[in-house]
Amino acid sequence: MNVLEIKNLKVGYKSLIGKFRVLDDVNLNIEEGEIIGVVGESGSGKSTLGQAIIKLLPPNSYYDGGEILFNGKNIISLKENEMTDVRGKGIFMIFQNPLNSLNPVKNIRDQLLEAIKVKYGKIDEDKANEIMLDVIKDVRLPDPKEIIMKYPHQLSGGQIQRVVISMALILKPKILIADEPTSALDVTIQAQIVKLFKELRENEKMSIIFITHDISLVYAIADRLVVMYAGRIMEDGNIEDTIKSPLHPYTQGLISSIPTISKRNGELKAIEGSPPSFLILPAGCKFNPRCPRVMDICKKEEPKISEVKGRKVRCWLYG
Ligand SMILES: Nc1ncnc2c1ncn2[C@@H]1O[C@H](COP(=O)(O)OP(=O)(O)OP(=O)(O)O)[C@@H](O)[C@H]1O
Repeated sequence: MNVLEIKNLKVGYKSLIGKFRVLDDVNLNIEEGEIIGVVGESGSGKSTLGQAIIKLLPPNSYYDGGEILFNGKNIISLKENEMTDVRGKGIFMIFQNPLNSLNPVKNIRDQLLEAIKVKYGKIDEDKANEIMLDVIKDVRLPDPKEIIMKYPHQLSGGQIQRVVISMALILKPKILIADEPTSALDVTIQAQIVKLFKELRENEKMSIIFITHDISLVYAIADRLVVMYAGRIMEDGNIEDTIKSPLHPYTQGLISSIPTISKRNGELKAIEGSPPSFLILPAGCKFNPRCPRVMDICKKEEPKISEVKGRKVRCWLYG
């Protein structure tokens, strides 16, 4: 069963030099209990996609078309007061900059209490304290009783990240959007967070959209890999097949540029060039100027998504 259906989503930004569209023709369905890894180089539109889903885009952004269906309702046309019912228990986002998720003038205890009230309504204090200390321990924050009395500015980046993750553990949303949720964490704690996310999927049937640069991390957690480039989905398929035999030349490039122990003396190939500016996107396939397998048609016409062996790919090699 799909918990989220994104149809032909388009999102842009207004800047001093004009408007530019970032997300284009984004189609994505997410099933209950499914973990999706969204990868792509910096600037490919991953955070914009996450923020569009929870309707917390920056003020200079605009929806330019499409639908985001959650519980049968189009998020794009919901009013702000209707969105407050969706955010939290329905959809929760761990932002790339987790300070954005916390209130600077309230201590951690008060903020976790708010999340507990959103989830459980009225609740007695002992029970609330118990839930709070449990989640703080789950994310391996040291000295839970002391840490909850602190204010966000008194915590390190990694500690703030874990406080926000503990909010997600309290709220147990239907959909968790996690934008680089473990980037400031040590690998051992990263592994613990990945374990917690997997448990939430098992126990709560939570769906997770895991946004990251780190394909190895996605491989450890996701069922499906979604590859973005220049605001488009280039490939979308089950993680095992996509990592082992990527279809799109861009995905192939991303995967062969991952350093691994086995590649110590082997080839580590960077993708030549850099992603295009959204102000001057190339004609045709947006990856064509960097593509090792570019053909004439790639420079003229943008490919649509094709289905190949149950996977999706936007490339003329399969068109
Ligand atoms: N508030 C904004 N105003 C104007 N342009 C923006 C804004 N936020 C993002 N952009 C632009 O939108 C494009 C996509 O950015 P986005 O942050 O979604 O990419 P990303 O894939 O998440 O990148 P990263 O991996 O670096 O976080 C980039 O070109 C970025 O500069």
